Amino acid sequence: MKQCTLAFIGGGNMARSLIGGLITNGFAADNIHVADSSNETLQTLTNLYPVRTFTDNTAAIADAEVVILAVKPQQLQAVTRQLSANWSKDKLLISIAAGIRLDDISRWLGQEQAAIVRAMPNTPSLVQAGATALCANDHVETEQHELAESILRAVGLALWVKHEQQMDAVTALSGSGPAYLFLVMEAMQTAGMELGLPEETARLLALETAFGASKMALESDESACVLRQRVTSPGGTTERALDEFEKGDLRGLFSKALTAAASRADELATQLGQDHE
Ligand SMILES: NC(=O)C1=CN([C@@H]2O[C@H](COP(=O)(O)OP(=O)(O)OC[C@H]3O[C@@H](n4cnc5c(N)ncnc54)[C@H](OP(=O)(O)O)[C@@H]3O)[C@@H](O)[C@H]2O)C=CC1
Ligand SMILES: O=C(O)[C@@H]1CCC=N1
Repeated sequence: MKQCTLAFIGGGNMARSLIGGLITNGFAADNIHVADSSNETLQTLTNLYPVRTFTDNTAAIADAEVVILAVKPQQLQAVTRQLSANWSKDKLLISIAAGIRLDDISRWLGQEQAAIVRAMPNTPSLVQAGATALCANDHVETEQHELAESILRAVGLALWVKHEQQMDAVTALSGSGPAYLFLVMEAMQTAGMELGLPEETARLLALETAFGASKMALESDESACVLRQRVTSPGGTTERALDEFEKGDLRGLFSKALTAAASRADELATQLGQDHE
């Protein structure tokens, strides 16, 4: 993949997933700078990958072409303001923070012309099975578009959304999505154990079923609905289970859950988009 110097500000959960996926895909660890306020976090990272670590955010971005802000939304304003003094307009900034808007980041950076991309990845990036949506401001050049996309494509699916507003829906669907599916796996494992299966048997069957269904849906020309119907023999076992899901309004629950997540992203943007110096 195309190499560049890439600086992560924040070396927590999501940065770790992206870094692991990038290195496995041939990105040179030496070209990855990671800054974090916690020495322990940096140590954990260097135990896993030979990246270059920094406790000074400014030093980490000095010769970086791309800077990925991977701190919590609550820390984004302070971190961006801190970087503003040493920002040069040839750099590309990628924020992966939930909610926080392009215009707010640009204002905190103090540079109206700064090239900024918002990306919403997810943790399966660690195993090259991530799903990321991106959107850019008007100052991102074609080459920078390609660079941002190539970084995220190295760890899975990467696609662009037209309107920044859609990033809240993306966050609710695929950003947070792995957690919903892990919950489903946990619930299936527990239910299997309640029916008498040993823990490890229930765990393996639940996980492999989730993996197999996902792989099959991705590789098939048929919709998930048709694939579901093929498992569901009339008068059989699946039908009984699906009836219970419909009675419990599983679809309605997903709709409510994703709406709540998207609203939280919007709430974060409103609350944290206020300036504090
Ligand atoms: N986790 C996920 O699945 C996803 C997360 N995101 C987004 O990614 C971002 C990071 O999330 P996540 O990785 O889960 O969070 P983490 O808390 O795991 O990582 C953030 C890291 O940044 C460090 N940090 C805090 N302040 C600073 C600072 N001033 N300078 C440098 N480093 C600092 C934190 O250290 P300390 O802990 O000591 O404060 C922590 O190690 C968030 O904005 C989130 O919205 C996006 C998609 C998916
Ligand atoms: O829970 C969160 O806020 C972050 C954003 C998407 C996934 N994790």
